[in-house]
Amino acid sequence: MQKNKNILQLLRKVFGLLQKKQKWGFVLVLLILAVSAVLNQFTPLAIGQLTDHILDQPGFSFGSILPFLLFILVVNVGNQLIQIVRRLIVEDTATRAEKTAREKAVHSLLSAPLSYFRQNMTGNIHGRLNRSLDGITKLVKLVFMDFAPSIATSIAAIVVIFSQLPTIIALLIVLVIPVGGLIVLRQISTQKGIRVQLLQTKSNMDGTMVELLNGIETIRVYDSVDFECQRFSSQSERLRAREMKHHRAMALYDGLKFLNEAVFHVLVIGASVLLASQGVISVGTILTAYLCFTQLTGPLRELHRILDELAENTVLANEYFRLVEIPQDFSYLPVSESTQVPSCNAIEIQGLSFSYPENPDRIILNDLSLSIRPGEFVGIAGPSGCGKSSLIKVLTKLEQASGSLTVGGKPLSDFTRSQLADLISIVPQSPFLISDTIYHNICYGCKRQVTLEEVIYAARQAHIHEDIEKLPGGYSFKVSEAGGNLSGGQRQRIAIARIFLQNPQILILDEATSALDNTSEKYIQAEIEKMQRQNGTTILSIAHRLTTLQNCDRILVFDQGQIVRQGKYQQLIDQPGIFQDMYKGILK
Ligand SMILES: Nc1ncnc2c1ncn2[C@@H]1O[C@H](COP(=O)(O)OP(=O)(O)OP(=O)(O)O)[C@@H](O)[C@H]1O
Repeated sequence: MQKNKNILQLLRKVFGLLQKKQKWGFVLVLLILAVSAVLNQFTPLAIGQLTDHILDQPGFSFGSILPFLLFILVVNVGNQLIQIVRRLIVEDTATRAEKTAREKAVHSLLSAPLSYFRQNMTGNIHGRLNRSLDGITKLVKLVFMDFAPSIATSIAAIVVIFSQLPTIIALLIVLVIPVGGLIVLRQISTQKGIRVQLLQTKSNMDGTMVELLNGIETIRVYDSVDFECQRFSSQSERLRAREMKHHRAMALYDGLKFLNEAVFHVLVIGASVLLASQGVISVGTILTAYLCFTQLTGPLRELHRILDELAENTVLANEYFRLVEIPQDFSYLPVSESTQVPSCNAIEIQGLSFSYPENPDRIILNDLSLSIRPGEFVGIAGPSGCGKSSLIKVLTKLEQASGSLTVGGKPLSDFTRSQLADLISIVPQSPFLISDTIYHNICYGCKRQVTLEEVIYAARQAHIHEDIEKLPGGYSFKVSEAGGNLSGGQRQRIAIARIFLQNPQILILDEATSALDNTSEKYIQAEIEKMQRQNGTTILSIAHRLTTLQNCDRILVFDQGQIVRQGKYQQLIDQPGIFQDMYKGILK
């Protein structure tokens, strides 16, 4: 009962992916089906009539059967034309449903909490998404294109069977349905678990595959191709063994279904011949009974296949809705306060504590308090793993911390994602480049229209213009995935060029110049300081290369999630402590 309810709920959700026009299309398809199902039944009736009333007539001429043959031809051609129209409607519905489903899934994934991506491998998510989308499309097609016609044709066949044949033969014919149904139900229930396992194993392999492709250079340098192939091969073997187990079971059930049909086939022929020999039915009725049986077993076989595929695609569709129903990240939840963005860019932090949701016992930021003036240039230093990047994640609302954090007097929790994007720009440790032109990479995230001149100006400020000019196509040069055809320093400078275009009120630099040579770093540093002076930009800069922080108004020294010291660059170097140790290279 619960199972049926779940399937109905699932089908309702799939139906929800269709637009109004497609729902009407569904009604049209049902009408077409009803017509088609009736037309399908004319052939056995016509053949029975032909045998009993035409062939028996004295002085039979071939001309007298021509109208019958023409009728059968018209009925069959008409039926095929109807099928083509139905197919086009169904394909249109399925492709539209897939488009809607894909868009919803992409939106859901891009708004999911970051912890979801730490718990699920990229390839795994991608593999599951693609397979489950296939499942949704197939489910739509099965329900629209296959399921209803088979049901309609089976019902029409049953009506004809009971109206045209003696009850005993009719009952014998339709008994093939419940027996076959029981076999299919057993097949579905025993195979569900293994289907879920197969899906998981395939997704895990997708995850491993993408992980390997991302590490291709390391794999080559470490010469670990054989090792990785072996690792992959054992996963593949487990998958193969599971698939074979599934196929063996499926073959067994197919055999049982075939046996069921074969037994009833023989029973129907035997019983009708017996009745004809006793004069209860005519010879033509034997033929009609035989054709009615095949008329029923055709769609019935289809129904068995459909029910099985329905079960398989239900597993995929459930997976799809799990992806679509991932709760939104906290930062997309509606904000409670006014939508006004403050004009001031001061940052106030009081009693801020933070742990990653996967590991709540490990405190990363510990009761942090801090005031940053508007337009202040603050450096952040500290040993690796002390929580510098985590603080930036909290500030950019990527992670949620307890305590108070306000920007321009307004709590961070009251900022929408869009407002924050207008306010804060970040150059992260590993810049995100899209596989598009240099021009589009520099414009990335900019909501206003940007001219090529502006992009060139920003690129000059980021000391990358000359490099771009040397690339084939210049600003039209196509960046490959993750910026694979650019150097680390070029990738960083493209990300830096973005901030000059965006001119943010708050700028966060997380190891933004770590891959740059000294000349480029100094040049960019000067441009950033110019921007700060002109626009009053508040800047937070994390750097391991301490000289990067030389011109900061203040440097905060972090250790184990707390600020242990703060001051100017020279002051901190002169004082014994973490900063001095880092300066001397004692501490990393
Ligand atoms: N998702 C996570 N779950 C649990 N702990 C995490 C997670 N991500 C990072 N950490 C831990 O949080 C701590 C702080 O990490 P963070 O990246 O903020 O350090 P950092 O000071 O920026 O280091 P680095 O200078 O090396 O970049 C580290 O010890 C790290 O192991």
